[in-house]
Amino acid sequence: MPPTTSPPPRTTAGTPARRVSASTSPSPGATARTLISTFVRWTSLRQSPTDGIAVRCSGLHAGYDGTPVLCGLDLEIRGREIVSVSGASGSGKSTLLLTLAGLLPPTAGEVIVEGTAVYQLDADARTTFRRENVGLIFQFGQLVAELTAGDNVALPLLLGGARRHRATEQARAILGELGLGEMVSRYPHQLSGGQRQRVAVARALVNEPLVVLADEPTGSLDSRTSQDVLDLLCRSTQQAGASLVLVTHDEGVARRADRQLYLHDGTLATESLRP
Ligand SMILES: Nc1ncnc2c1ncn2[C@@H]1O[C@H](COP(=O)(O)OP(=O)(O)OP(=O)(O)O)[C@@H](O)[C@H]1O
Repeated sequence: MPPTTSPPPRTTAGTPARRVSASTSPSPGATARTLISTFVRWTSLRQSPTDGIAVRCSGLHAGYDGTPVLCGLDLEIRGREIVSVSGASGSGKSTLLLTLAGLLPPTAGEVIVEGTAVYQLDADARTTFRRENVGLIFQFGQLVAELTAGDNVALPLLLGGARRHRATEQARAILGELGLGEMVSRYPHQLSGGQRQRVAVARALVNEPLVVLADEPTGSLDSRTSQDVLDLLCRSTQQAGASLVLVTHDEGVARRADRQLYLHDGTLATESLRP
């Protein structure tokens, strides 16, 4: 029987693992350094589910208004694995990410994230599940223009019910960890494209997701900045113990993945494995 509410992550024994709740009260006088080390310690303790598969779909069909895009797609992503998805424009790469994110219900098949059948959850539970377990990054960052970098990163925590000062501290901590400590009070228009994408990485990771889904995360950047952002994304995602799905047109970006997949005719084929 699939769960009907958002479950905590599972340990290898199948028992609920401890989740660091965003709304936990901070210890008095906790510094950013303490928060970072707590984050690193906790993520190093996180364990993958029983079979080591973070995301699984089989026979997935999805599309728009009766027009099919994904046609019986099968996919398994292991815990901490980096997978790239390439394919011609219009082949359905973004559609796949939306479906994996719980934002586009499939017409057939199911998406299982860390043992949870995402589309068996009702809409509210699915939103909560996504907020707690999935990090999303888009090509142009999609930061909220009216909020500072710090507040953009704090936003997922606040939406999850965290207290304001706790969310602010956590946002500052992760921005500091990603080398963006001085950007905390800047608005998106005061940041470079690369800095905006780094803030988007911080925002995707602040809730300690199990899976990060990135749609052309470096597509709007020059090659040097793209490399830097990609390094940060891959390194920080792996340090956080999350899997990463990278949609990209760029061969160089795809080569950073452990496994390169190619979307064609609504299904996926393995292009190559990293040697
Ligand atoms: N909201 C929508 N409503 C109807 N059709 C859509 C919608 N979004 C995408 N499509 C169509 O679905 C197909 C797959 O689109 P999708 O954006 O997933 O492709 P993609 O591989 O990500 O393309 P690109 O590389 O150009 O970003 C396309 O034919 C597109 O026109």
